[in-house]
Amino acid sequence: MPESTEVATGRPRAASSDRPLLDVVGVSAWYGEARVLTDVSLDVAPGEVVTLVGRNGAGKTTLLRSVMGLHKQAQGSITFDGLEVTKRSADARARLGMGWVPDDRGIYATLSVEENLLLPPVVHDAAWPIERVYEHFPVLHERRDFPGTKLSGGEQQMLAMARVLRMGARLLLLDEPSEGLAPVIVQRIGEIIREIKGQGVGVLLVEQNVKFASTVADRHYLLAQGRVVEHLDNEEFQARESELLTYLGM
Ligand SMILES: Nc1ncnc2c1ncn2[C@@H]1O[C@H](COP(=O)(O)OP(=O)(O)OP(=O)(O)O)[C@@H](O)[C@H]1O
Repeated sequence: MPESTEVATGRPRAASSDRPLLDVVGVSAWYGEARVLTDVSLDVAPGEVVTLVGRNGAGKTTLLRSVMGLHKQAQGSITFDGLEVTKRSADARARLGMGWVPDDRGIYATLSVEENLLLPPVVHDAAWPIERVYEHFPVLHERRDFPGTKLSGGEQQMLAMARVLRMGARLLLLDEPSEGLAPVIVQRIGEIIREIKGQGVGVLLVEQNVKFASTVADRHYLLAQGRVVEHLDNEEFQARESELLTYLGM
């Protein structure tokens, strides 16, 4: 587990990361006149799982969308694998290996599982061959001829994650992957996230489920009113679990 250290800027980051896969510096964002993110900085190393935790409305989804280039009213600097991407479109970021998994999972209902997997283009040479996808997501192999509509919520979540890995994502941006899923399925999603991490893929996930977050993540950023108010390694996060649950109103 990486330990937090202070760098020259005073910004905490993972001790293990020589060069972060994702480096977010001083990001602010607005909806019209309303400022919802203020000077947010964070980083994710390859093979590291980092969560954004916070109350409803804290700005987690907006931050994830800003990182992906989907929220336009934002400023600050976003670097992916050493390349400044701040001015690049979401499509261009996807081609570099940033994988967006929205909370509605974005599955094409009328297409089969396999068609959902194969339809998006391979955008990076880190792309997982379909065989590797099926090895890590056996349920998708079993259901490969099923239409999207026939999948459970958990299967849809797995398909959405598998699809971006097949495209070549080296960083997954996951918006509440555990939302609305039964505990046993959440557990399976957690296992898959750990497998993905083992493949060197970085993961930044928005998560309200503190227990789940503590089983998958290396580090956590606590967001309140659009600012990072705490940066915790997982050990500290687990030690303060009940306090965090109270704070988050759970
Ligand atoms: N389309 C929008 N137009 C105006 N304000 C918005 C819009 N979407 C979100 N907001 C506001 O921006 C703030 C941050 O919202 P955001 O969805 O990023 O928070 P969140 O932490 O992801 O919360 P939740 O878990 O409820 O989605 C909130 O005050 C929200 O009301």
